[in-house]
Amino acid sequence: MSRGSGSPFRPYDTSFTNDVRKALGIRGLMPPVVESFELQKNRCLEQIAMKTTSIDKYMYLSNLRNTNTDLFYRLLIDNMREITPLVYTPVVGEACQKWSHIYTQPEGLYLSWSDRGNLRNVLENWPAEEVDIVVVTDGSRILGLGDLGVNGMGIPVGKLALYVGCAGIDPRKTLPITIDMGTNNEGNLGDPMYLGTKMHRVTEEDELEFLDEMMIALNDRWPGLVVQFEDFKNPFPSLERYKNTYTAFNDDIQGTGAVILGGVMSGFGRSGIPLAEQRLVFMGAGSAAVGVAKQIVELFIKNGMTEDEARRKFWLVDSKGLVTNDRGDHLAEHKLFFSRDDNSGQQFASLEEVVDYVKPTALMGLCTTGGVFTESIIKKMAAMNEHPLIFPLSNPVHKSECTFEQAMKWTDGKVIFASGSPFPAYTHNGVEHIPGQGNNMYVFPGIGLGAILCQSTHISQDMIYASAAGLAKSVNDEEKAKGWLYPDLRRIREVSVVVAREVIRAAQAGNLDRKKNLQRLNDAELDEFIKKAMYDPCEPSSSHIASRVPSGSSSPVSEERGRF
Ligand SMILES: NC(=O)C1=CN([C@@H]2O[C@H](COP(=O)(O)OP(=O)(O)OC[C@H]3O[C@@H](n4cnc5c(N)ncnc54)[C@H](OP(=O)(O)O)[C@@H]3O)[C@@H](O)[C@H]2O)C=CC1
Ligand SMILES: CC(=O)C(=O)O
Ligand SMILES: [Mg+2]
Repeated sequence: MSRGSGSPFRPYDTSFTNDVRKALGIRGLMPPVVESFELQKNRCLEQIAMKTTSIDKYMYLSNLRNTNTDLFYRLLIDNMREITPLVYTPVVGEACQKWSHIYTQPEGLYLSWSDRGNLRNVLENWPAEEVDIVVVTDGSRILGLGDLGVNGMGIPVGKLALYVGCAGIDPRKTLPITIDMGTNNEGNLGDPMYLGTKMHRVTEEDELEFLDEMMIALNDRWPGLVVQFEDFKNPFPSLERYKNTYTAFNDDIQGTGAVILGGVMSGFGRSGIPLAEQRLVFMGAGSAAVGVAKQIVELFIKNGMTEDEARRKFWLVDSKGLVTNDRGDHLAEHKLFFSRDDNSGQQFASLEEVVDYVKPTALMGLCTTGGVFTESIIKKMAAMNEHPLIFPLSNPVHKSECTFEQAMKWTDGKVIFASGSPFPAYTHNGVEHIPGQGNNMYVFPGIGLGAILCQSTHISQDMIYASAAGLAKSVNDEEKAKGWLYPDLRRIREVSVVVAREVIRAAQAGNLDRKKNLQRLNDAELDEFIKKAMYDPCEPSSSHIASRVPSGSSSPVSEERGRF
């Protein structure tokens, strides 16, 4: 029996039938009316609407998730477009910034530097018998908000809520982890309420040693579980170290790479420009930018280019300007592959200079800096291209390189657009346009679901590529006709089935699947298997409740009280 990101009990739940109330000995502990999920959801929506700040809505929803897990997930699944921004980007960003001040209850596992050598024992404290998936952060680069230390816990909690809502992972088998390696955020260090250890960050080498111990301990307690690394400032060393040893992947490099690859597969077609003529400028040369660029390189190679031809289609700009071999600084390892050598000694310090020089067909923003896609730059993109591809992908909203409204106005509606955080619809020339959301939430839930169901030994590059192809396939004719790059978020569970299926097929092709009997299923049968495995919260029946009551316990209400 577990609590974790979801309590299996529904104390005082007004949807309990009279039989259930009698069987549990809880008659009278709640109002007499037996309610449907529908009514309960409507009350929740009313209560959310009464809250005047986003953070109040976030706290309300966190409390609901912890006290009435099934209702929370029904609400999320049935109101995906409205609730996702409240539990994920953008509001989760603000929640993380305020985490130590809004904290009310434990929602994940904190592994501290002082626990090193003892991590296996600390894991024993996690109350769930089974865990299928972990999302872990060290809080060092939370969205585009920098080092938030343990306040970053909102991210693993939020990502796992989407695993459950978008892909039907059992909430009782999810584990959010924040490793507390110290923080270099002086605001946190000076904050009396900061909930992490008040010390500067340990070295990268020390952190890697700590992660080694954590990975061994996790796989010892829950063999073969999936581990998603999230929002690490330098995620490359851990990805290289664990990708061939454990069932692990990095969402910011690989998940983001896949979701944007899925979007450009559709976007390049809409732009009408052949792949060979595409020229992509990236503002940002960090983990997400390099992850995205490398995935698109793979697309180019699959379409006949050599690796060298493919990498030359990219110009990456970091905080010092265009990344070139002769810029005079020491380039981080991950930038070398895309570093330019054709600049004839010329250096370009600003994005606008790079745009003038490259004349790109596409502009990707992954630089954590709001507003850098200026009116002048976007107008140049529109002058150079019939349909410029402009993706401001940094999160949360105020870090977005431009807004949807700006991109639409400054290109006179010609833009092919996707952003990391959601933007409202915009009406141009009397037609309402809905912006695409190029966020890894379209793929990571399906990647995790696929890996869990086929019990894959690793998460290979082919599985990541397959997730992007699955996403691109999921855009239906109606969505294509509207010019959308991504499917309607309200269909995300259908999309996750396709993504999971493609991920499983790629695992099978690479002989990484341990659950071999799925190989016998055709695609329709495999989809059915996946759908049946997905958690789908339903109204409680007597048997449903009985299966959740531990033997010897007469009432889950009294049993549950005082836990944690
Ligand atoms: N839409 C999505 O699904 C996702 C979005 N993201 C977003 O992408 C952003 C970047 O994440 P990530 O790559 O992991 O972060 P990193 O810290 O690894 O990289 C940030 C990059 O931006 C560069 N940069 C920072 N400020 C500027 C500036 N003013 N001008 C030009 N370049 C600048 C940095 O330069 P330098 O190298 O010189 O320091 C670095 O290359 C975040 O906002 C994150 O929220 C991330 C993952 C998924
Ligand atoms: C979406 C995401 O993973 C990020 O912004 O880091
Ligand atoms: Mg992230």
